[in-house]
Amino acid sequence: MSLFETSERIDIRGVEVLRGALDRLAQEALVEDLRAVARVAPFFHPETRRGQMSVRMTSAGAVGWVSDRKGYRYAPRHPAGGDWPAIPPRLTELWAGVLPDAAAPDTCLVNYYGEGARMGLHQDKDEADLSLPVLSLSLGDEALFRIGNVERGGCTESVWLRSGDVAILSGAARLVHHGIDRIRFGSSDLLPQGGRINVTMRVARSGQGAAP
Ligand SMILES: O=C(O)CCC(=O)C(=O)O
Ligand SMILES: [Fe+2]
Repeated sequence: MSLFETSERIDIRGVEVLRGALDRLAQEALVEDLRAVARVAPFFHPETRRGQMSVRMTSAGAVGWVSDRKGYRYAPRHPAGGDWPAIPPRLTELWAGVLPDAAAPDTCLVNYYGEGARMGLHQDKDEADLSLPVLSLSLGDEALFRIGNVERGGCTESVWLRSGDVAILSGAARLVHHGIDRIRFGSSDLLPQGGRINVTMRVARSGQGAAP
């Protein structure tokens, strides 16, 4: 798989976007890998204290992100029971290619955005060591990604993420607020039914990222 077709690196408020990091063949291969993940660990609509999220989610890895009325957390099992499948090797290769110095990820969250789905501004802070990076990959329809600040409020900037783009939240930008305002449903033909898949890999548990 050719990982670095990257034509452009864009920095938005410290978040690095690698435009076109994955070519079409690599994207198609990953969609197949993610279908296999979803066969073992089906997508579910997470509940939050504020109601149901519009995004559907599943995970791969030793732990997966779950949310219900008790709150958010990383859990060793799918909400319907069963272990999460392993992170597909092509995804761990992507991580190692982009972040050669980082410890291997132990979780891979897969978000599916159908028509009208969005994700409100939030910080990724459920991981034990918040100094370790988050790698996010976009597949399918374009999405309007909004990036704010570490503190709540203040100005924000937005960028359209396209299929094959990778975004990295690391360093001073690890804890910036971010979200997806909307997708352009039907803008990509990668997923036959349309929509967008976002994959985020992280090191969730403590000790995983400790220096040797
Ligand atoms: O869909 C995206 O690009 C962002 C996803 C995200 O922020 C998350 O899963 O924490
Ligand atoms: Fe996030």
